[in-house]
Amino acid sequence: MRSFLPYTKKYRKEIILGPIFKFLEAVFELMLPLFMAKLIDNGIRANNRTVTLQMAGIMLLMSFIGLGCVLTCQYYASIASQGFGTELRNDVMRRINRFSHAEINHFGTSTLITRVTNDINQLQYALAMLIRLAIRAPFLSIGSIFMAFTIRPQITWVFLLTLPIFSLLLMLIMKRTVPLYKRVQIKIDKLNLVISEHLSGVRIIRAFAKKQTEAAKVAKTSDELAEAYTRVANISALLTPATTLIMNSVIILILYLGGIDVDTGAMGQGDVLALVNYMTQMLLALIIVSQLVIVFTRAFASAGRINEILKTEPSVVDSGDSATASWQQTPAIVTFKQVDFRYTPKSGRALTDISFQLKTGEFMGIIGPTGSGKTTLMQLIPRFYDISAGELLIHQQPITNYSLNELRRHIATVPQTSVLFSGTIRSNLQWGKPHATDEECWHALDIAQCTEFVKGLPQQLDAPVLAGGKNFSGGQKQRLTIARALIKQPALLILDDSLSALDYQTDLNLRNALRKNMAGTTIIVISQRISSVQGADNILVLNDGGQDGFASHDVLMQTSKTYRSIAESQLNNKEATIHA
Ligand SMILES: Nc1ncnc2c1ncn2[C@@H]1O[C@H](COP(=O)(O)OP(=O)(O)OP(=O)(O)O)[C@@H](O)[C@H]1O
Repeated sequence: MRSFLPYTKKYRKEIILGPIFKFLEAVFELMLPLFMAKLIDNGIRANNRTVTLQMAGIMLLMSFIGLGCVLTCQYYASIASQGFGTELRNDVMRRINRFSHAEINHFGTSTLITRVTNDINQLQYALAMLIRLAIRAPFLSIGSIFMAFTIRPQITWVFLLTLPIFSLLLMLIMKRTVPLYKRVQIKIDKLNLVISEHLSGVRIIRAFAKKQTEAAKVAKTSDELAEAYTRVANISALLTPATTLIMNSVIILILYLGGIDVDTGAMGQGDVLALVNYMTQMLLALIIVSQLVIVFTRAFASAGRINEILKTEPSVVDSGDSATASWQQTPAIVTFKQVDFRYTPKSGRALTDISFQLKTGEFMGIIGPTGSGKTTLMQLIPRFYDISAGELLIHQQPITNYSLNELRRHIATVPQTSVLFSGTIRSNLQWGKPHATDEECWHALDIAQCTEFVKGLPQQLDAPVLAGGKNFSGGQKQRLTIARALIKQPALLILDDSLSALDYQTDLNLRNALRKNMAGTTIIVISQRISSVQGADNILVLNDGGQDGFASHDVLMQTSKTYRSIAESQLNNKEATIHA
């Protein structure tokens, strides 16, 4: 919890003043029964109108001042907790943004979402409760006993006896509920994961007619959460009747003992009512203390989960300002020297002994069977992961000498799965280059073979794009993501199987347009199609994470068994007759 203190720094004033106002309100609340006793005994019973009005006036005034104090405290609590939550959330998001793909894989997207939303909300709520109730509740319980003592010391033992009995009851209930609340948190995480998988894969689920199976999975997880909640709620529900039982019993006892004292003239009737009031205040304050314990237990669990994110160091360390390399063009843009790569220290090698050099301005192809390591290799170049062994040079400098910003400014990657963001075609293109002009947008769309279908849309560049680009076909999405990369005018463009959804003719047109219009750009095309890489200056052939050739098509046909078998299986195919 201490690690969260810096996020409260800006709100010190609110965090100090809030409880002070709440404390004042509690003082007024403690005083009220005293004035009520005077109103009854010295005013109403004595038939003294002046005292009655005076006491009623004082009580009214105190209630209004108390209200003012509550509102002020509430205001400070909102400002501090919301501000704290926002700062923490921003910091957590900054940390997540620094994560490499390895840490994102390790946590998983759904738990990251739960932590950024639900867990931070728990902490926010705990801070608000701390400001509003953490001082007030214990003060009211102890203050009630003290005030009862000032009224009738002989009856204080009832209060002193009730306190441990009630505390024992609370402890028993909390001992059962606190671990259950932790379980609830885990179940919420699981439900989020299942629902997010269900929603993001809704089309596949329907295509495979798995609606019922998946719905049953969601229902089962939901039932588990409901069951965990119900167990905790059932136990917590004991608190109210048990409190009422204790409260009513001790009130009867106070009325009985008070009645005797009233008979003997040792106490007034108003005093008895004041004692009853103090007993109610004490027990209600104790219930609030118990709820606070639950709020803080949940907040502790959330704090642990947030801390896990904040303490995770990204495995790809950004040199940032201490970077020694700036992008200076040399004849060799990318050099791999005996590179090995493992996704985790314990997993096997996804790439083994990869060595090749990509010359600036060249067009390189990467081909290999599925799972051979093509995407893995491509992800090393913008440093989404760090290599495990060997050397990776960019313009003849170790890749780690560049800041991530500098590196990624000059490299554009178009991943296998096309990701578009909700907005318009223009706003998506401007991801590649902020403030790109219409002319630049159309030029990029033209190279990416999008002009025809974008011109066909009523709003053209301002045509809406739904989340995930769901209102475009697979091929259109691929071309739009390529246009977004092109508008950046990158020094190195990597297309990872990004032409797979295009028909052969569009694929060819796109590659020709790229060569014609992006002369200064070095291009890497990863593809399963021989026709997409056949015209490349050099083609890297991968097989099971290893390198099985790096040469031109003609040379590889002679030297690489893997390449030859892929080529022969495809070039016999009629479709493959259209090639570069
Ligand atoms: N995030 C990951 N964590 C662990 N292993 C991974 C991860 N991503 C890929 N792999 C493994 O690395 C190997 C290479 O995968 P990669 O995606 O690079 O293959 P690929 O050649 O691009 O395949 P495809 O043509 O099917 O896209 C596979 O065995 C795969 O299981």
